[in-house]
Amino acid sequence: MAVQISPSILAADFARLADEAAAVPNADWLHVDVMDYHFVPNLTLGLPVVEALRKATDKPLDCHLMIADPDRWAPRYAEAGAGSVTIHAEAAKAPIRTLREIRALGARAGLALNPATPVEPYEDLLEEVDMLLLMTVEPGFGGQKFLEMVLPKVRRAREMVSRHGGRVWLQVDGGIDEDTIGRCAEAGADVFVAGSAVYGASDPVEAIDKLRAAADRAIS
Ligand SMILES: O=C(CO)[C@@H](O)[C@H](O)COP(=O)(O)O
Ligand SMILES: [Fe+2]
Repeated sequence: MAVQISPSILAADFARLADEAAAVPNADWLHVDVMDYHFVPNLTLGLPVVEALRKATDKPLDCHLMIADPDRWAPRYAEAGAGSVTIHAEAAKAPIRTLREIRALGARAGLALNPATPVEPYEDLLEEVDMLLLMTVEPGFGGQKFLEMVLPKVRRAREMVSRHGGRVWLQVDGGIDEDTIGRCAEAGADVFVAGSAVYGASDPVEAIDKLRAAADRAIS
């Protein structure tokens, strides 16, 4: 599958979100990090902001829910118009039901794993998901250093996904820049979240082009 870039608005100016969304016309998605002070020690934004963003941009929203009760809230993000809703395996108590609800509401269903969570126990859930998100930092904050230790897991996840027909997208999130994106692409990731590397750059459009080119180079 072609490389996809999903800039994280966590690194954008929250007072100017509509402008920040418009600043990345060459992005495939807009990554929206929802944090609730419980699952992670940070608080960002929730449903009202996602609803407002939905009206402010045509870019599909890739909502990454770092919240304690995704079973309750994930379907609401799909109803709010998110194109993709990702729940954390560590937080969901009924992941199969929740993933099915997300899909039934017309969104892509994602399952996220923290760096220390093994991927193998989730092989049986692959039928229920459209995207696996492997965190390459501990969730909660932007601007952290990429965890190299996750790369072997990305490789194992790619093998798993291939065994199941290759339909499931493999996303990496955290510390993705022009250097680390190539290693992730080579290991098998195909959807790349980048916050600081895009919104911290003086030219976000150029930054996305460079990230995409680096990923393409690594797999060509
Ligand atoms: O989910 C998260 C953090 O928990 C990410 O989406 C970050 O927003 C990525 O930021 P960078 O590491 O690219 O700065
Ligand atoms: Fe994220």
